Amino acid sequence: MINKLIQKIEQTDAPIVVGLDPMLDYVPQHILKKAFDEKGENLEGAAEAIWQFNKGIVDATYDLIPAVKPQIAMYEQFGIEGMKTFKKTVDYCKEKGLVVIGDIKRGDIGSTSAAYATGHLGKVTIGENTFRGFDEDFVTLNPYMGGDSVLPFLEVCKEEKKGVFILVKTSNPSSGDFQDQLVGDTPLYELVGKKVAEWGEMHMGGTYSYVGAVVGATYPKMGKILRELMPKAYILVPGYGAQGGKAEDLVPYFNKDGLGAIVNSSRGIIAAYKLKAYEKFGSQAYADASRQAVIDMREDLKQAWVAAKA
Ligand SMILES: O=C(O)c1cc(=O)[nH]c(=O)n1[C@@H]1O[C@H](COP(=O)(O)O)[C@@H](O)[C@H]1O
Repeated sequence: MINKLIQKIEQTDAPIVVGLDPMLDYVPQHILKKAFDEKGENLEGAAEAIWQFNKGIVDATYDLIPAVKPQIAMYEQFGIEGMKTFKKTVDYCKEKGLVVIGDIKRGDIGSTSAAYATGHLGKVTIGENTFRGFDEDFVTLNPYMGGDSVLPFLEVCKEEKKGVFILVKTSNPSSGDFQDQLVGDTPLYELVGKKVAEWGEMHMGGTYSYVGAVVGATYPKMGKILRELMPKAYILVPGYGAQGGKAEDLVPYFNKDGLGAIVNSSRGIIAAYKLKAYEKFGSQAYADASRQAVIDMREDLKQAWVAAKA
């Protein structure tokens, strides 16, 4: 799957992930009204509204982008109905040829991680048959319970030719509370980065490993260090746009081959029509605003790369 991801990045010339993090506040009135009229103003109606909202965005952007990242909490808040929308979204994006990164941030004792890995990446055996649960292509992992919380995912990835992105240095303001603490002379995030590189060496998909890392766009100095520590890891970079990450800071997250990183934007794309720059689209054409935001993001990343190489 890492090779499919790279191929799609090259085809689209866009190292971009659209984060499908729908909040009801982002869903335009006309979609909300229809969903509530059909299903009621309840969990089912809300789940229907975010499904229709997502579908509009995917239809308007799928030809421009390699991948999407549905964030599971945004669906979980609507209970089982929300989880059905999560699954419908995963399946629909795959039908459209997109690589799907399930943002689940899991990690637990070995046996529990194995069950998560089965549910999100692998298959479960029931009687004589096997079934797939959510079936994303990649998932995000929180490695802070240690190696045995990660390895069950890597086993399933090997079998299924899928991949993971492991949190190394996160984009949020408090990420330094633990991740920047020194262990001896080395910050904890660097130790985790080295471990990701080590696991990655054992799980190569080609030039790049299918064990990737998450490094926030908001910490570019650390991004540069981590790029060097994990040369064969694909880096998923959240924090561009809404969290303040700038394209010019992201060049060092890429390798010299122009590959090695993929930048996520969620609110900046899916709720673009609410931003001043795209307000001319209006809420009826929210998906067109998202399309334009993807085009602008692609150009922004490209300009930053060209300027850095000049
Ligand atoms: O793993 C992630 O995707 C992630 C890691 C991180 O360090 N920071 C971070 O923002 N994220 C996710 O990336 C998305 C960022 O959303 P926006 O800030 O709206 O672009 C959300 O889905 C977050 O959960």
